[in-house]
Amino acid sequence: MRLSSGVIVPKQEPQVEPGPLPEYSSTGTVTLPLHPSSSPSGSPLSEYPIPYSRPISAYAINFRMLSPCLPRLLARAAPWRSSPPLSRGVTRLYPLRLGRGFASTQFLLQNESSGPKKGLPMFARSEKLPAPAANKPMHSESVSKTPNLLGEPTLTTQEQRRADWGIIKEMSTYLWPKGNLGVKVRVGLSLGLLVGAKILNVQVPFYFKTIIDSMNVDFLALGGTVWTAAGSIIVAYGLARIGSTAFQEIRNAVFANVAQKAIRKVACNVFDHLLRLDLNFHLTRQTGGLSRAIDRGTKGISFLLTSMVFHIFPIFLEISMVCGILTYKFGPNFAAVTAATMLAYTVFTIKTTAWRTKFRKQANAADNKGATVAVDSLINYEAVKYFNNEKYEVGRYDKALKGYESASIKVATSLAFLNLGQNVIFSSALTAMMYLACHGVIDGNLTVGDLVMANQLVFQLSVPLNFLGSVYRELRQSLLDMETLFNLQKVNIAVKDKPDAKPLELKGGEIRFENVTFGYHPDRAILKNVTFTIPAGKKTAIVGPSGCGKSTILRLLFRFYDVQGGRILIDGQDIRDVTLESLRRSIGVVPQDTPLFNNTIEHNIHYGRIDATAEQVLHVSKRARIHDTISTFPEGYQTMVGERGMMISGGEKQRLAVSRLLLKDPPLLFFDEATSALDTHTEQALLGNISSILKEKERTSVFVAHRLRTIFDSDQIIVLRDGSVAEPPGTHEQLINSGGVYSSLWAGEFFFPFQNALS
Ligand SMILES: Nc1ncnc2c1ncn2[C@@H]1O[C@H](COP(=O)(O)OP(=O)(O)OP(=O)(O)O)[C@@H](O)[C@H]1O
Ligand SMILES: N[C@@H](CCC(=O)N[C@@H](CS)C(=O)NCC(=O)O)C(=O)O
Repeated sequence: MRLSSGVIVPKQEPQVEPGPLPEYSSTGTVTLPLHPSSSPSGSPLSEYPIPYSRPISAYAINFRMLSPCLPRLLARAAPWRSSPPLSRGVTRLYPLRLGRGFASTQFLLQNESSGPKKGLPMFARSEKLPAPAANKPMHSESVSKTPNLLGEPTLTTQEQRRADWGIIKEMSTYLWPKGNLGVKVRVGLSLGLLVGAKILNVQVPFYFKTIIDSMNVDFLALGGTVWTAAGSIIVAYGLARIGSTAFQEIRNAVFANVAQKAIRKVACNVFDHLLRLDLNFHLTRQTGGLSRAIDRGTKGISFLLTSMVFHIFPIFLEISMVCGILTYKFGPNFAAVTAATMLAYTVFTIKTTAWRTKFRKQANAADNKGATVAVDSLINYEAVKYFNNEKYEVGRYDKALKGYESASIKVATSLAFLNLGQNVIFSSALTAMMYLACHGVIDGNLTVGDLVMANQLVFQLSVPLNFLGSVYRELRQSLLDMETLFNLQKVNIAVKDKPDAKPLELKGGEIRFENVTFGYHPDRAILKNVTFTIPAGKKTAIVGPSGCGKSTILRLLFRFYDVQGGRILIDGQDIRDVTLESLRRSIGVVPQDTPLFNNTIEHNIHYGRIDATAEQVLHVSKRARIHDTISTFPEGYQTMVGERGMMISGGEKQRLAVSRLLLKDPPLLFFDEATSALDTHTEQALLGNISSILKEKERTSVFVAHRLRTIFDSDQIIVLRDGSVAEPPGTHEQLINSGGVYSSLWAGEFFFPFQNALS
């Protein structure tokens, strides 16, 4: 078993090509083999190509779904094939989890060379399926209700209706945005095209009637050709059909711009807001869940906008037109039958769909569970083997599958009931209509053409109505997803600029903690009335046992959190009075756990200052003593570091973090155990370099360290213990001579190195 670049490859399966997934394709086509009868819109395709144009992260692909039915069709088809390969050799995909509508779909990846039964499919480890609970609304106020099994809050019907209307109202601002004439013109044009398409559509039965009536003469006796009898009407019939479809398609094209703009705007607003939220918010959320909430919410917007404009509104328009025409042409009886039928059909569909939605939710939850179990087991393949727990894992997977099986059976049987009920209602209406029309023909009030026309007019309604239940269900789900998304935007930002905040004015860089009290939880203080000064331009070390609050000092200084008592001053300015931007620009951090992007080494160093030149990047990596190591990598600076830097060693990660900091070149520097993963030789060399840089520029620097050997040359050492400063700060010599806590820590480092390390 070998782990490489986020892909688990089983050792005993040589036919599975080992090696990394170096890059994921960002555009291409996935071809889905379909049975002709199951293709969307019934087109006789045996292969259904789906273009994708978003980056493929591991095994999630976002497709533009063409029909709300597509997910169901996709679930049936396996394997899918992708072109170009998603990564080296990976062209077959096995659907694992299917999203809805405009879907994000997750796969098992399979090498072209290895069949599904031959070996364990290659797995990308980066994108663990988020737990279902990840879809909870994030707003604390809105989560006041007990979440249900699926992690969704249970609101009362009234509250839900109010929330739904709120969202529809909010969305209408995207359809008719103030001061944006372009969008308004597009929406107006789409509506015009929609009405045009429907008018043409209802013309078709009229032409049909005229053609039938004109055929209903004795041609043998009267003579004449097709052209003289009905030529122009036949042409008009064809043109009306083509025109209706053309209008519909142009409308789709015109409206796509409006929907996509709205999606982009909302997604960007939410993303921007998420980046502003506090560390605390992010530490308590599953990142996968957040990105899924954005993903589903934005798909919800697309579905809501398009289904309103393309489905709901057109159906009502068409029903009203048909009722109007029937009343006008054949009298109120026909219209009454149609109106009553539509009402019964709609009520039956909505009620039945609402009832059966719970089965689909159960099936989805079981499906998610199954996928999570499968992915988790396969990602942790080594752990399964270490403890011989294959049977246990299969048992867990089977349990989830059993849940899915029983829920899916309920979905299928309730669908049969829904379809049957809809058909009974619709066919009864058509039969009644036929009876009335035949009566009319026998009475001589109607022609045979009229009979056909009435039938055709009503029959045409059956096409959009056949999906009413699905559209209703998707619409409700979209509203819930959007609620989650919009609630994210409402989460309050705890740490923000004061209205009159000024930029930080640095005059040397003295940092002072004055009677600072802070705790992450109200009942556990981490810092208790702490006071100390970090002098400008000097090297200060903070030492103390693990968990005493050393890193917390940095988080407070960086204003990830605000203090609960006392104040923090930089050059005499309370950090709460200065702008966050200027404060954070002035502080550079090498954190304990270096956050790296899943990108190249170069990108990660460059991140320190986006506008730095390639030479500057090279220069800082030399100073951070990482250049020589990078040069030994086959792909040099273009080496991918993997998710959170998993593909490079801890020491390399730390040196990357140092070079990134050197590129940022801030006046205040904070090193939190920055060299803990290095061997003594590299550590000494790197610390030497850092010291010379600090001396060159007279930077204020703070080193948090466990290994006292790395900081004994500091200008000042602060010893923390139990949330307080344990003894007056001083230099190494002063503290050793005073014989306090530091001197015993120092003694421990040499006489009981392990005990000290474990403290
Ligand atoms: N976000 C958080 N929420 C709740 N408690 C936290 C949070 N972050 C840290 N803590 C707790 O606060 C205490 C101080 O944490 P801190 O990271 O400042 O310790 P430290 O002195 O830097 O430890 P170490 O030397 O092990 O890195 C620890 O007990 C830790 O568990
Ligand atoms: N006539 C029904 C069903 C229409 C239908 O077949 N819908 C497709 C999706 S577009 C489907 O897969 N339905 C599965 C289901 O509802 O369980 C309705 O109005 O909802």
